[in-house]
Amino acid sequence: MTAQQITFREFLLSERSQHQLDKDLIFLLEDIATSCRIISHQIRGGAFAGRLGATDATNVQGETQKQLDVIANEVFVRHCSNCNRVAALVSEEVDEVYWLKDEPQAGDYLVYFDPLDGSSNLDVNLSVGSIFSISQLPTAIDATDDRSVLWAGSEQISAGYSVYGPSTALVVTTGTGVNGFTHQQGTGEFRLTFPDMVIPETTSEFAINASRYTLWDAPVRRYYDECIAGNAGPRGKAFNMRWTASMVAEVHRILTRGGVFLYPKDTGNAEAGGKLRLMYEANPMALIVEQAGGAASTGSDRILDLQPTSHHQRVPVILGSREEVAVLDRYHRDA
Ligand SMILES: O=P(O)(O)OC[C@H]1O[C@](O)(COP(=O)(O)O)[C@@H](O)[C@@H]1O
Ligand SMILES: [Mg+2]
Ligand SMILES: [Mg+2]
Repeated sequence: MTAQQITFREFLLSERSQHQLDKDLIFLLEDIATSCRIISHQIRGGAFAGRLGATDATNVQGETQKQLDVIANEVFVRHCSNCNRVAALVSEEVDEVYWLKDEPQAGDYLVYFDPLDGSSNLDVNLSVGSIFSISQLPTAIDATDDRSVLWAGSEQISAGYSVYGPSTALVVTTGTGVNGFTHQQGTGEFRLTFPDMVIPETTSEFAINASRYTLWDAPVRRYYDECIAGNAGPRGKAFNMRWTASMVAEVHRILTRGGVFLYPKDTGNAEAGGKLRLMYEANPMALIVEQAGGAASTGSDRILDLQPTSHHQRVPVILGSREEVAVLDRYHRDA
């Protein structure tokens, strides 16, 4: 075994000695890794073919839930409830906050998760993932009020995602860089295969759902038009475009080779505030991206500085290589 192939547990223990990682946070992260391992197994299991289709149920966003959305949510709830420092869980799939403690104290954790991201990809056998975020309470809070979980992304002490692609990867930050682990078939361990992930500052690859072009605001249209104008356009370079319809897969590509991802506010989603959810999609990805040297913005504000107003709040998201995020921020300022 090389130094780069240490297990997730060994990695967390070395983080504990180097950066005083709380032992309860280690237990919680291991429980989350177990959740991802189980969900990966269920997605890959032939026995689950036929269980991927839509259920009759709708979630709080008014979207039809996939059976695996429901299953993945149950897996996360069960495992995250193991840690006796977890005060509350906030899931994309559940309307209310799930309180585990009656009197949450300073030092307790709040865990936010999107148990299955990109779930429209399930039926066509493309990459999906899970996203999580952990905040630590600086003070006691009121468990009778769901607004008590509305902490800004800058309060996160850890965030990560698992992508269920050709292999299953787990990418995690505990606030000191970003490290990626690959699930080993057979032993079931996650081993450190992508240490110290860094997003290149410059890129010529962008990701956006271009079918929404007519709905976009002027700054986003300007950016897109200039990218596709290529070498002859004002940017003077040829851009490549990707769209996987799974934020986890987009962010994983950006962490691996750079790029910028946009899901802006447009006239189709403006009333809701955007498409992606702040607490369990935008915030965790923003922390990961910043920890890897990239940037994450709404076009006008740093995502991690946003003060949430509801736990299912949606926001515009622009994240990835710093140079492109800066260009988009400038176009929004100039508009
Ligand atoms: O359907 P669109 O417009 O391509 O949107 C895709 C986006 O929606 C999401 O699938 C939303 O996530 P959920 O599957 O958790 O609802 C993102 O992963 C992705 O970036
Ligand atoms: Mg999602
Ligand atoms: Mg989801």
